[in-house]
Amino acid sequence: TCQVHFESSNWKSLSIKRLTDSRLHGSTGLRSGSQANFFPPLEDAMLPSGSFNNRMALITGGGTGLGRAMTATLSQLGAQCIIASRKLDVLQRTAEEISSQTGNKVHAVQCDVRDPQAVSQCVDQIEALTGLPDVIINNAAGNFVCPSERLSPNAWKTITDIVLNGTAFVTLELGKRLIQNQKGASFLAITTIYAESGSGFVVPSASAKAGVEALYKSLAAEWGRYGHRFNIIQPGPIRTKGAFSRLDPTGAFEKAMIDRIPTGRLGTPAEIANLAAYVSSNYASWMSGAVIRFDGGEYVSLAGEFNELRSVTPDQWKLLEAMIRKTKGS
Ligand SMILES: CCCCCCCCC/C=C/C=C/C(=O)SCCNC(=O)CCNC(=O)[C@H](O)C(C)(C)COP(=O)(O)OP(=O)(O)OC[C@H]1O[C@@H](n2cnc3c(N)ncnc32)[C@H](O)[C@@H]1OP(=O)(O)O
Ligand SMILES: NC(=O)C1=CN([C@@H]2O[C@H](COP(=O)(O)OP(=O)(O)OC[C@H]3O[C@@H](n4cnc5c(N)ncnc54)[C@H](OP(=O)(O)O)[C@@H]3O)[C@@H](O)[C@H]2O)C=CC1
Repeated sequence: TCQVHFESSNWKSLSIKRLTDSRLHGSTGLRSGSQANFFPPLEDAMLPSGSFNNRMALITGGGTGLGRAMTATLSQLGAQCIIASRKLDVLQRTAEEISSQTGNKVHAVQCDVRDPQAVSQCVDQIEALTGLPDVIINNAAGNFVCPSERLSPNAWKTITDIVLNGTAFVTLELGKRLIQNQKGASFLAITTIYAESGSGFVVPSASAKAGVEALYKSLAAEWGRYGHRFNIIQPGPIRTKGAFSRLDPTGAFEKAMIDRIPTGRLGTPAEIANLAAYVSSNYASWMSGAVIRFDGGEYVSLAGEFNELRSVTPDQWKLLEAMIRKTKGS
């Protein structure tokens, strides 16, 4: 494992070899704080089996990472899934693997969500394969860390096109057809905790994810009358090759990141898949317009000005308390 801490990092010593580590394919972080023992991740599907029988689910970016985990859980719970993204070979491999494990058909449909015409053709294909879906999970995204002064116009456009325009194209195309067919549906968007706070070094992603949240909250208000629910999950860090290879390519930031998570570990794909399944299920039929932060406590840990006091020892507290109590007046 990498011993490098960012504060003391000698950049020359960072080895990109780490990117090929098998850790990238595992579900939990190797490093974790001792408190992580209190918060073991459960990997089994949480909902009763058959919860998604006779239901069709579209998951964009369902061939890899978190989208793949969500597809596996929905399929296990009885859904017929359609996964859509650019790389048909990746989608087909995932679809076959999941179908053979669950016995439920997973369809692979090629689609670049940046292209509204491709999205419309993708929805034509879906209608022909399964009919319009009951569950839509907008999970596809693009991202990389980059100082904003180094971003080209096309870099900005690429990320905002995938994340904001892509989500809008998929949502509007399906929404219009569902409305025409008088069919209800659950829409879920996967954003991130920094959609709320903003974040340097991922500015196109932060801007686009904030836009996705505005889109989903707005449609929750407008399209309830058509039987449509809209919800948002903001994940904290969950190791996937797609995210970690673009956001922490050397692994130098991982320890600091885990240290600031109160539950002492990364999330796992299976955990977010369970939450996404619940939000998309009929058990959550009264949930709409919700923004669910799912991050082991990282957001509040980053936000509180005094949270660094966690490192003060009991002896140091005795000293501090004595000093504070001794103070008289202002
Ligand atoms: C501090 C430690 C953090 C550790 C992790 C913590 C995680 C917690 C929060 C996480 C949030 C995660 C959010 C996510 O969204 S993760 C999802 C990541 N997955 C992906 O990005 C998958 C898809 N990505 C891609 O396909 C590519 O990466 C892409 C670049 C987004 C798109 O590919 P493509 O269309 O082929 O585009 P290109 O032609 O390659 O590039 C387009 C323009 O962008 C410029 N560019 C590309 N890469 C970079 C870079 N690294 N830096 C600067 N600019 C870049 C490229 O040069 C093009 O511009 P042009 O040259 O002007 O034409
Ligand atoms: N992992 C994490 O820690 C976190 C992830 N997230 C979010 O979770 C979601 C999943 O990310 P994760 O699984 O980690 O990363 P991945 O890179 O594995 O997933 C991104 C998916 O998006 C698809 N995609 C990218 N561009 C397009 C496009 N133009 N059209 C269609 N599909 C596209 C990719 O497939 P293909 O290349 O075949 O097109 C890929 O399957 C994203 O929304 C991300 O922002 C949020 C916070 C934390």
